Parts: sequence; C-alpha cells; structure tokens
Amino acid sequence: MSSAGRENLMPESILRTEELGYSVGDKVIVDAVSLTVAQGEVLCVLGPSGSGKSSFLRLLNRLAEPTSGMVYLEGKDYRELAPRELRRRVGMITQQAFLFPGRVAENVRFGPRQRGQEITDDAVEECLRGVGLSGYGSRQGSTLSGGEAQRVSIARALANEPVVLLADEPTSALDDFSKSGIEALLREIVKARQLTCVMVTHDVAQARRMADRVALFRGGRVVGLGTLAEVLDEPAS
Ligand SMILES: Nc1ncnc2c1ncn2[C@@H]1O[C@H](COP(=O)(O)OP(=O)(O)OP(=O)(O)O)[C@@H](O)[C@H]1O
Repeated sequence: MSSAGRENLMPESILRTEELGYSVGDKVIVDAVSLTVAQGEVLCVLGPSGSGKSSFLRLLNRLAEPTSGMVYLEGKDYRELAPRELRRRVGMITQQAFLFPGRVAENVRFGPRQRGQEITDDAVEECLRGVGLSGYGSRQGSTLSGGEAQRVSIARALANEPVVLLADEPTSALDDFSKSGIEALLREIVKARQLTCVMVTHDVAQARRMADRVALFRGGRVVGLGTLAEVLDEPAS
C-alpha cells in the first residue's frame, strides 16, 4: 500500500504538540515534547512524581503558557482560538471535582451559559444520564459523594461539547469502587463520542486499564511512547 493510502486509514490526529516546552527561570519543566493524539484515543501520560505530567497537561489548554514549541488542535495553532473557546473545545477534569456552589443542574449549565446559551432541563438531564446520574439535577453539589461529584464534573465538561478531554489524575481522590466506575465511564464516553483524551496518571495499573497508548515522562521529557507493553518493554503475551 502506498504511504498516502496508509495515511487515509489512520485515525485523524486531533491534538499535536511540537517541541512543546515549559520553563520557569532556569528550570526546564516540560522539555521539547512532540506527540500526536488521535480521535477516539486515550493517551495516558505516565511517570513518577515531579516528571512534568500535570505541567504538560496544563499547557494543552493554556492554563499554563508554553515557553517554546507549538500545540495544534484539529490542525490549527491553538493560539488562534480565544482562551475561552479553547477551553470549551478542550475540557478538563481534575483530581478534585470542585463543583460550583448550588445545584448540580447549574453546574452542568455553566459552560453553555458562559457562551450565552441556555440549555433546557431535558438537555441537562440527558447530560446527567450520560454519566449515570439521572435525576440528580436538583441535588446540591455539596451533598454528593466524591465519585458522584466527579461524574458531575465530567457532565459539566461534556455540556460544552469538547473535542478533547484532559484528565489530571481524575480518580486519585476516590475509593476503589468509585475509581473503577469513573475509569469505565471515561473510556466509554471517549469511545462513544470519539473524543480525544489525554489522562495523567502515576498508576501503571490504571494506565493498563485505560490507555490505548502511553507517553512515559521522566524529567519533563517523553522517554517512551507506545502501548504500555512497548513502553515498559514487557514480553508479548
Ligand atoms: N510554576 C512553577 N514554578 C516552579 N516549578 C514548578 C512550577 N510548576 C511545576 N514546577 C515543578 O516542575 C516539576 C514538575 O511538576 P508537575 O506537577 O508537572 O509534575 P507531575 O509529574 O505532575 O507530579 P505529580 O505526579 O507529583 O503531580 C516539579 O518539580 C514541580 O515542583
């Protein structure tokens, strides 16, 4: 097959970084990272504490500003987008859900409302059903368990109809039961909606359950990229 023909069979690359770097003073925190993430793919960013995983993730929606290199979203320099529009397209969930005070439905409505769109009660309920929280719209956010709150934060991100979902250790504050529920939900959502997901974890077992591919970070650099087995140099089973 010609290389052009082969390229046509490749899933579309939605997110691409080119020599992406982040330094503070003399300290290089993210060092010339080049990688692509395809539509429908879960890429786990794995590595020891302090290896630059979260900093890398924060560069992908400009929560931190790159000091070198480029990020392309759907083929375009992401700086061409206003930060608010960028963060709509590149949703993020974090370790702690950080719900806004008030009802669950208000949390789900937040993103669209910022753009002047009021979503209907039915649309809110559909978002909540998608994360396993049917009927939760009128609950106060403060009364939810950690796992439920994390589901609301996922629904809140999805209400913005993102193309990329960033997740920074989204289960590290949860017990094992909630953790496996959130892992399954995230994978299901990414596959069903054909999102592009970059998820930071320091947990190899979680990467094994979640990742299509893994980027192994050390000292701010990618030192391995591929399936987990390839990156860990495991024998083929
Ligand atoms: N704004 C900053 N100024 C100075 N140093 C920073 C800054 N942000 C991050 N660092 C340092 O850069 C390194 C990488 O931090 P980062 O949080 O990205 O690592 P991580 O791999 O996500 O770690 P963990 O798994 O512990 O969350 C750390 O040594 C951190 O202290």
